[in-house]
Amino acid sequence: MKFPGQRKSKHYFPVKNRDPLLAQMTQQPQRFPTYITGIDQTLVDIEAKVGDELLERYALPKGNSTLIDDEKAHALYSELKTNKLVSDEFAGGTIGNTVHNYSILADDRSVLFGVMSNNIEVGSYAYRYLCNTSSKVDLNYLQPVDGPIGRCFTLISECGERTFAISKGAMDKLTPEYIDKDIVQGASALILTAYLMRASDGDQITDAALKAIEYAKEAEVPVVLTLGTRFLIEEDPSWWKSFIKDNVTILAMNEDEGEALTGFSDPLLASEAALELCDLVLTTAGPLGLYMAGYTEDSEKRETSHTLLPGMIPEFNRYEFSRPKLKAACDTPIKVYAHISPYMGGPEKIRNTNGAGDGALAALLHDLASNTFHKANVPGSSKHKRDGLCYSSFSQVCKYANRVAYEVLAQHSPRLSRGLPEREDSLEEAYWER
Ligand SMILES: Nc1ncnc2c1ncn2[C@@H]1O[C@H](COP(=O)(O)OP(=O)(O)OP(=O)(O)O)[C@@H](O)[C@H]1O
Ligand SMILES: Nc1nc2c(ncn2[C@@H]2O[C@H](CO)[C@@H](O)[C@H]2O)c(=O)[nH]1
Repeated sequence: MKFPGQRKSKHYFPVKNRDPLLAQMTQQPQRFPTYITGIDQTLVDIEAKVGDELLERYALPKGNSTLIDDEKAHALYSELKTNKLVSDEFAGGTIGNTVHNYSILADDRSVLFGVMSNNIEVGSYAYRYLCNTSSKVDLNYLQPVDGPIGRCFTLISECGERTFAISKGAMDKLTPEYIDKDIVQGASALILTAYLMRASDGDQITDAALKAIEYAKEAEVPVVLTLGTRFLIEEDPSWWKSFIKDNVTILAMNEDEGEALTGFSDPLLASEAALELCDLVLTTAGPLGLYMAGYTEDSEKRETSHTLLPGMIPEFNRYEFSRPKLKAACDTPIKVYAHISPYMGGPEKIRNTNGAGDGALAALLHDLASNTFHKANVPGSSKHKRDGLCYSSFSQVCKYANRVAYEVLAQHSPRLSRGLPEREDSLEEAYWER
């Protein structure tokens, strides 16, 4: 496990400052392995820049992720290829992206549940998926299926908006028997997407996800849900609210999905409302940056040294130096909020916004898994006297998530090809010498 490390301003990450008592021990305890698990629809993204006219012709609502039948997929693919509109083909899937990015950042293991074609030809989509996935993502638990994996036409409009058209292939064929109970229960977190809840035609991926949730809850493994697209949530916000309340520990969403869920267009108010349903919320808001909302114990709250920010909740970031906790782990829970503007104002040239939110979530998961790792390997640390959900403060996790999102924006693929630089070029030497 590589630790998230030092970021742009001072923080209390005691990477080098081991607990003074434990430091006396020359013999380190045996390393305890840490990993996260995720379930996804195995998908390859086929990216193309298109005009709105094409979206209308194929009846694809702008910004949505729509399932399309084989006939439409064939016509769309032929049209994109004939007109040489396909710019890139990458492994995708919102959870596949997230666990891949986690493994790149942590330089550590994650386990992906999903399907994979039984027969794979060199150059096929299944082949590409495997080639574009980090070797630290454990693919040994994938369910073999007859037929191709899914294709996600990622259609980018002039204005930068992305519209997904999904040709599902066998991506929803995952069955509950392929969810390994021990693996789920031994993980630091289980990561799911709202898309898993829309299986149809007898496909069982929804049941597989529910089974995994049952296992995770039994072992108190945090369940993390990312909302996918506002269209899915808008269909039945009350159903999603009770689903989240019953099952989810950490919720990740963008501001549109937040509005669909809570009715609040303001991302801070949406985060606050979502916090009534779960323990921790990460809300990305495009060029506005990102917000976190969560709980901490009143007696452990830590006041920020940053400027207090105005917003729908005045001075909402006052306790952003606190560490997130499960609400149930607090005697007197208080709500804590944090915000950060895009790292360095955003990259000079945004190559692709696809996956920036997935990247931000991967950073949060890295911090969370670092906490499990630290707790297991340095159990006597004062840090773990009271159970925290993350290793770092709200403020620090925001910085990290924001930095990772920036990296995704500055490259073409939604998946990181390498970790973050150990030292940021933008920071003066003196910062690193402290
Ligand atoms: N135009 C932009 N300028 C600067 N930063 C941006 C911009 N768009 C996104 N970001 C950064 O990327 C983060 C995530 O972006 P966004 O809110 O678009 O995610 P998303 O819609 O969930 O993405 P996806 O679903 O593709 O993963 C933001 O919180 C911000 O830090
Ligand atoms: N699992 C899953 N991912 C999707 C779906 N639609 C779009 N995405 C992914 O969302 C990612 C961006 O967050 C892209 O890389 C897409 O592959 C879907 O229906 N299911």
